[in-house]
Amino acid sequence: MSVKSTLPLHSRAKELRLDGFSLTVIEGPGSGASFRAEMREVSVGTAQGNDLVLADPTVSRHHFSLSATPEGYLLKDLGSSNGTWVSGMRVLSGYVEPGARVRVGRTTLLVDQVNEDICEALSPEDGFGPLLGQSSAMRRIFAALPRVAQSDSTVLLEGETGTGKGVLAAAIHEASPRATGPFVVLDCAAIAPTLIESELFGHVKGSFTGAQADRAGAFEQAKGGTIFIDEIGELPLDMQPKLLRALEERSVKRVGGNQRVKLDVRVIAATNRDLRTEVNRNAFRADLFYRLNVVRIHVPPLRERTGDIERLARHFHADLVPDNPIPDDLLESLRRQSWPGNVRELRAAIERAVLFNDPAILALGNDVEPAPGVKDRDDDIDLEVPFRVCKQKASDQWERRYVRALLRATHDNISEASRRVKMDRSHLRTLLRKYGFRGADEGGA
Ligand SMILES: Nc1ncnc2c1ncn2[C@@H]1O[C@H](COP(=O)(O)OP(=O)(O)OP(=O)(O)O)[C@@H](O)[C@H]1O
Repeated sequence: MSVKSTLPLHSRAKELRLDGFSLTVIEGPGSGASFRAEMREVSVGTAQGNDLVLADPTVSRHHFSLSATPEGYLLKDLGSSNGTWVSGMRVLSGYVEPGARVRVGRTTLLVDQVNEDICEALSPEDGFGPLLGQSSAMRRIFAALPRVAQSDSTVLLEGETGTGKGVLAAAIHEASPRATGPFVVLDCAAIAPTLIESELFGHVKGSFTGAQADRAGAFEQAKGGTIFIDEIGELPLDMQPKLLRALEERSVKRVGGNQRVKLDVRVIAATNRDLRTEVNRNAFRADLFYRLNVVRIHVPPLRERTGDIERLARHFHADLVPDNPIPDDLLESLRRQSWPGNVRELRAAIERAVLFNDPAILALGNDVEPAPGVKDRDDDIDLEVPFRVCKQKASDQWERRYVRALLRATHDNISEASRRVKMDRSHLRTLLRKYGFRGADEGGA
């Protein structure tokens, strides 16, 4: 797949063009039906909300999705019951070529490239409110946000933990006509299932033990503003029809109350799961999913937009050390990590690097001093263990982190590593063995 050249705007592209594709049913019920993708992602299944709806009862409600990406056509099984098959292999997630035949249930579909490109606008900005990013993945989201913010549509944010869904929700609210109204956050994962109803909709005095006074729930508190329902995938099944009703009627009833109160509230929900998969396994109601899935924004993990690391790192570092730019070595070391905890983890790592001079993060040779007023950590000192043992343990831990940072900084090139820190090569080898590291490349010594 090619990403076609785009018009430069201040030296950056203003749109992303991806190879268009079509899906044609070549075997099974509905044979001959064809669907041409107009957006990046197409979902296929038997449920009505899919882009391509199949009539085959052996196909799952949300069976698979196919997306045009700069790397190729990405096929993802959405937790179907009998799998998505290409060339006799079951595929959970993988790239397929034009001409690929995808088998789902008793249906076979042909993936074909079409002449019309899929065109996506990219924002010329590398941020939206507090949300930063210069990757095309983020600028594509930024391009859509002004319109999303101006509308009152329900938004569903999807993405791994720490990708910035909370910041994004707040940014949408801030840019919306509701900005002067409240922004109320309710995290379904942080509330005991028995209390969720009262937290969402409020309660009247005496409706349950502990309900000592009438209390407004998050919906009522968000009146005139936005409610952000985080981790919506954790919402217990028995609560889902109640939330659906609140969304449809824009009204709530307090626990123990008998009146429904009409409310003007905008809803933004977030999840780190694919709710389509949850619908397939009956853990999430399909009707609620469709009601939430009006505007869907997928925030990609940081490892899929490594181009954002530098922008974010400079920002977080400048927050902590406004007078010094981030050291190049630190940046280099940050760029090479995979960040399973995404932006949250990146920020925490920079804080640790700056505050504690952590050599696992700080690449060698930078001279960031601990911030003034910051106390050294002593929570790893065990006074029950003899001094000598404790010191040896700490020294080993530090040595291991040092070697790890050195290997990262030199891309496992042992010759370069030993030159760089003026360590004898045989000693470095001893340390590699001691800590179980493998120097992949000797480099030109
Ligand atoms: N694009 C971004 N620009 C600036 N800061 C960001 C960005 N993305 C995330 N952050 C920062 O990373 C941290 C985590 O972000 P946030 O809480 O919004 O993630 P999340 O996706 O909602 O995580 P979770 O699913 O665990 O709730 C926040 O401190 C936020 O400031």
